[in-house]
Amino acid sequence: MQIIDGKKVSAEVKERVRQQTLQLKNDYNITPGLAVVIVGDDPASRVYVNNKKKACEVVGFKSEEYALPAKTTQEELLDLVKTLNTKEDINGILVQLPLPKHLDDKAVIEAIDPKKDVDAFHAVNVGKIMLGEYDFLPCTPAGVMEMLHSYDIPVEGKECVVIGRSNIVGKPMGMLLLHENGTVTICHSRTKNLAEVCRRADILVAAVGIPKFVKADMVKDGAVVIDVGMDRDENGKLCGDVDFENVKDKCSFITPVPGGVGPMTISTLMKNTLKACKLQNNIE
Ligand SMILES: Nc1nc2c(c(=O)[nH]1)N[C@@H](CN(C=O)c1ccc(C(=O)N[C@@H](CCC(=O)O)C(=O)O)cc1)CN2
Repeated sequence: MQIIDGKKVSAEVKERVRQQTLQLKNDYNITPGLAVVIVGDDPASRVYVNNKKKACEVVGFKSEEYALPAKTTQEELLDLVKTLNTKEDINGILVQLPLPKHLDDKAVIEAIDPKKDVDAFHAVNVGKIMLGEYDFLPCTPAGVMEMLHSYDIPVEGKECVVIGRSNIVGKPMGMLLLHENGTVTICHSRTKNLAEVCRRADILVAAVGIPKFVKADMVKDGAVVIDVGMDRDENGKLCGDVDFENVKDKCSFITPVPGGVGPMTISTLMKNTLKACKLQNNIE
């Protein structure tokens, strides 16, 4: 069994982005800019936003944080997004999810200029992904693919099972595996015989949001297990959707939590922001 080191792969991605950013500055005197919007005081979101700002520093981007109070209205948030759409020094806009319950996240995402939608959540970008003609890929699924590539794990012809059908992870994850010629099954709360379906997987991606949901008897010997979960166990300790200690010895590869998929989400965001900057400036 090999543990996939998301921190290491993420650092490699960020280093490549840093080099290209330097080049962009030298050749065109342009610095990519990312605006991160956070509404309310969810502690996990605060950690992720801080990590995103730190990553911007590492790769040499300009970053702007817009921290709004939990009572922010839909109109105020939409106004901010519209302003950011017009800011020339901002190439990427990211609204940290989840938003407080009174806000309509769909309307907010649709208000972002698709060219600045570095999360690739806008309907235009989702459609492009479906067609395989995209500018940006959603950060978590793209980060998973990057890890598979980095460890030379082939997808073509493999049975790929994704647990979870969210718009952010499950659905696009299935699509990216399909683009690489995997045979994809997406499971959800109504799936019958879930354990049996999971046991067919050569590549099993858990994105269900339930701590330690994937048990050893749901995993085929030699499977690649990717854990997208960001949960808390009974002691409040960060853990994933996979019962890591009991599953790991059955796998050929497994991602840990923390230190697996999470850091990849951030490095893909850096890649997307650089790409947005280049596209907006007509740079190859
Ligand atoms: N607008 C978005 N909102 C959210 C996204 C997203 O891609 N765009 N994804 C998740 C959260 N997320 C990114 O924002 C994210 C989750 C986890 C990590 C991460 O680095 N995790 C670390 C552990 C961090 C900790 O100590 O708590 C790890 O796994 O090692 C980064 C980003 C929901 N919202």
